[in-house]
Amino acid sequence: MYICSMINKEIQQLINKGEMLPLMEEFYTIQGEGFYTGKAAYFIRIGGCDVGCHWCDVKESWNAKLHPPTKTDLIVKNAAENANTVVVTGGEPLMWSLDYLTKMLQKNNLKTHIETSGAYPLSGFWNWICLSPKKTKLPLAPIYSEAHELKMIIYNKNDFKFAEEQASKVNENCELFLQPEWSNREKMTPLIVDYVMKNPKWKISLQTHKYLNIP
Ligand SMILES: C[S@@+](CC[C@H](N)C(=O)[O-])C[C@H]1O[C@@H](n2cnc3c(N)ncnc32)[C@H](O)[C@@H]1O
Ligand SMILES: Nc1nc2[nH]cc(C(=O)O)c2c(=O)[nH]1
Ligand code: SF4
Ligand SMILES: [Mg+2]
Repeated sequence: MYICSMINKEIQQLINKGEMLPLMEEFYTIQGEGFYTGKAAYFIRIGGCDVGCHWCDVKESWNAKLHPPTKTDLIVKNAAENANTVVVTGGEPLMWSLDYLTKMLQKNNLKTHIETSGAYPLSGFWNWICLSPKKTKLPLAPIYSEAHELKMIIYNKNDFKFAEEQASKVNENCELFLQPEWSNREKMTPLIVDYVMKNPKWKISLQTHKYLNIP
């Protein structure tokens, strides 16, 4: 029991430093969404999220305790052997300190991209930040000026208004995307098409990996 709690404490300290992370899965695939759609990328999915989107397509990620603490050096090694671009996602990856992970990825000449709700403090060194705000836990203020891409999920008609509110907060160079919520895509996709033609500052983003049947 005593040894166990000593090991747990050490693991917790490594997690606090970002030298270990609760890894859910890692896979090499093609970015299916947003600005970099079509680009090969190595995905690192870190467990843990309490934002609570009822339509979340990775609910298995939510409980961080189900995902084993993994040495960040090992994650970096696997990524560097495979790809030139890494997408860090989750879960909500900003629940964890990502400075060490991204420093090591960039040291290995990998481009670092993140998918985040922005609900936790921004850490890490990023070549691309995709911010996807959620009503249940809004982004913290500092990330709006840092985001390269705003990707709003459209589940119902009210979400267009929320999308515009969030777009008013990002920087003027930020790329703007509307993405249909997957289970409601047949209903919402035509409305998004119409909206984008009327409001051409927006682009449509589809979850193309789901159409391609790839991870
Ligand atoms: C699973 S989340 C993980 C990263 C982070 N928690 C976030 O929400 O940005 C990755 C991306 O998938 C989007 N997403 C999640 N569930 C979706 C669904 N059912 N339909 C469309 N997009 C979805 C999120 O908005 C986010 O842009
Ligand atoms: N191919 C592919 N592209 C993605 N873009 C964002 C994803 C995510 O879950 O964060 C994702 C994903 O899970 N698969
Ligand atoms: S913030 Fe991201 S991971 Fe968390 S519930 Fe929402 S979509 Fe899922
Ligand atoms: Mg996904």
